[in-house]
Amino acid sequence: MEYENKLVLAPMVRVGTLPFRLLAAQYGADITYGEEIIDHRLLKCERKINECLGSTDFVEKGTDTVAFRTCQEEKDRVVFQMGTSDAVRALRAAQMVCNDVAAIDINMGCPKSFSISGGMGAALLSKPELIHDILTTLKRNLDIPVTCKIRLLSSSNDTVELARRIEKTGISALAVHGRKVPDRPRDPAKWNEIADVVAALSIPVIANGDVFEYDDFQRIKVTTGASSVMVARGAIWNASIFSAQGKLPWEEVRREYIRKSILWDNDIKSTKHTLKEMIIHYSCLELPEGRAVIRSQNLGDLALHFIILESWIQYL
Ligand SMILES: Cc1cc2nc3c(=O)[nH]c(=O)nc-3n(C[C@H](O)[C@H](O)[C@H](O)COP(=O)(O)O)c2cc1C
Repeated sequence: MEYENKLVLAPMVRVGTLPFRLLAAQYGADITYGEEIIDHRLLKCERKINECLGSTDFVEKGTDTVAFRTCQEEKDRVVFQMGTSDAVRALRAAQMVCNDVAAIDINMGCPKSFSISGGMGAALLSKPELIHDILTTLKRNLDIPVTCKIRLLSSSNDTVELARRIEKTGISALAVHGRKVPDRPRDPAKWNEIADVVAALSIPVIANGDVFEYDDFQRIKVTTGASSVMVARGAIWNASIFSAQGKLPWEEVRREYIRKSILWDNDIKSTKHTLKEMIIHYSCLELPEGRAVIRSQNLGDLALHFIILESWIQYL
């Protein structure tokens, strides 16, 4: 897979399941990351072909719980993002999925206590030897690209030094979220500090943070010098952000997302979470569309509520 000049859907827990990835790709995303899955969890799964849906599922053994679902259509662009703190375990997990995905990415930016206490996510940023161990082990033993996603360190010099060490492991690209570990999502992303990393490296850098409109793709590229851009919240709110023709009305995107969720039998919790994020941004959970999502117990309920809602709106 090539990493230059790409529009990238960011990894997002609870959001980045198969229907959302296909939605983003339909509107123009070139590369779509799956939600972070912890290596321990994948190792408890078995690979199953789902003849009914036409998908490949990684299902927790002895249960019906699908940890990761993918399909042939996205094979050349889907990135499996893993949470890990151990090279051997990461490799064992990566070997389970490597024939079904385009690349493996290691999450080195998650600041949540669950990740940090397990030595994963942003905890890795202060352990360059472990980073080296994980990335070189994956790189040596896998035939698909290996990448990682980091946050900024406390000084730009420190970030650049770490990025240079990471580049030496031979990975194919580095995604940089332009926020520091203590920063909150409302704090502005520091595009100038991403620029320092881009200037120091030869491998493609994927710039991430505060891209909310199609025009922002060009702005962040010019400011950082990166040729590829990754979007998270801007894509949840309206996945047609990737379209050069401009955003579609969010109701249309929401309808298409519900359709895809049903088609691919998405986890209801993931579908509800994603729809709630869209509704909170554009509307309100107390209005009929919000209440319809909250009340839905399963995908059938959701479909019914929205059919009724939409025919009611047409009637008005
Ligand atoms: C709902 C949600 C879930 C996220 N899950 C992940 C994840 O699984 N792995 C990861 O590396 N980053 C995750 N992130 C961080 C995003 O990938 C991204 O780095 C961050 O939101 C900044 O991009 P933005 O300004 O476009 O939102 C998540 C962000 C959001 C909003």
